[in-house]
Amino acid sequence: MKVIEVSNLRKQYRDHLAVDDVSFTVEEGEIFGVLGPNGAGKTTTVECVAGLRVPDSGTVRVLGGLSGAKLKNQLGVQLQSFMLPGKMRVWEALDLYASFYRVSANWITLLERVGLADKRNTPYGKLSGGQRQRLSIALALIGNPRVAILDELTTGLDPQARRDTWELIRQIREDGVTIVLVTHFMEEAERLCDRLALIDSGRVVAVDSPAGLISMVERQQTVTFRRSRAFDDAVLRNLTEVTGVSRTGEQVTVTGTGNLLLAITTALASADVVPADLRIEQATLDDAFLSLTGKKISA
Ligand SMILES: Nc1ncnc2c1ncn2[C@@H]1O[C@H](COP(=O)(O)OP(=O)(O)OP(=O)(O)O)[C@@H](O)[C@H]1O
Repeated sequence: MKVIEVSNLRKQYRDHLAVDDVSFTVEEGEIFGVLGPNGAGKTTTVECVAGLRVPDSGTVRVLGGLSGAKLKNQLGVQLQSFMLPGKMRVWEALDLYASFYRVSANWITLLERVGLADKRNTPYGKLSGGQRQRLSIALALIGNPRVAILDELTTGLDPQARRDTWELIRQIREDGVTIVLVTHFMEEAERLCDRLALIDSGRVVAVDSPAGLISMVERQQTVTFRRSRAFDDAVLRNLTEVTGVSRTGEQVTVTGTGNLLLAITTALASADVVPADLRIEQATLDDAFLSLTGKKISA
């Protein structure tokens, strides 16, 4: 079942076209990523989906066409600009947000869920970056939504806090919540998302699974290793899978297609060469983005 349907969305700020004909759908139960560089129009797009901005044209249907209070009750939103007064205690924030809903989640359970049970009396200003992000997730979930939109959730977090947040998002999905995740981190999108929309300059350039997007550029692979002893390059060059062989000192770099790694290791074994530090370089989402747009996501 489609829980979000966005068709031909367009939004202009004065003379700047931020979102230009964006269309995608989000299926129930998936983690759907909106990935693109800074300023690509991701936040504007999800703000239109959440009913927080009115698009100039195009349509957004959430859960079959909910709007107003019904939409608010089913859609949890965590925005990039999220901030609370520094003196507000964690429990006060949850209590306040719970009062916005007719039926709300048990916030004590929710606090345990996001790992903040021992911080319930801590003022917001004294929480770490990761704790603030986890609180913002708890607040997005307080109305027991069926869909949660999380915008740049892990920006500014250290690698461990980021991984903890990813785990939390996976658990929330296990509970049946559909998640729309806005990010400009490729690794986050690659590890967490079932499908993604790649957005550049207000336009969707592709929608697919991370593996599907990467496979668009994966035709050429690179294998590197250190050779144990001298050998004739022809051993590798003559393989049908190999398109190029180059050397820097003892380091050998082989490019090619198909089952390149197997072809190389088999040929080297027959030539009695033991490859050390054997590595295969996989294409990344950044490579996919580069081949689709001519630029990199990461600056
Ligand atoms: N309220 C606004 N008024 C004018 N321009 C805006 C406004 N909000 C966003 N923009 C501009 O619209 C473009 C898209 O912004 P948006 O925040 O949607 O992008 P984004 O992909 O979410 O980027 P980021 O990751 O940096 O937040 C940017 O060029 C931004 O400067």
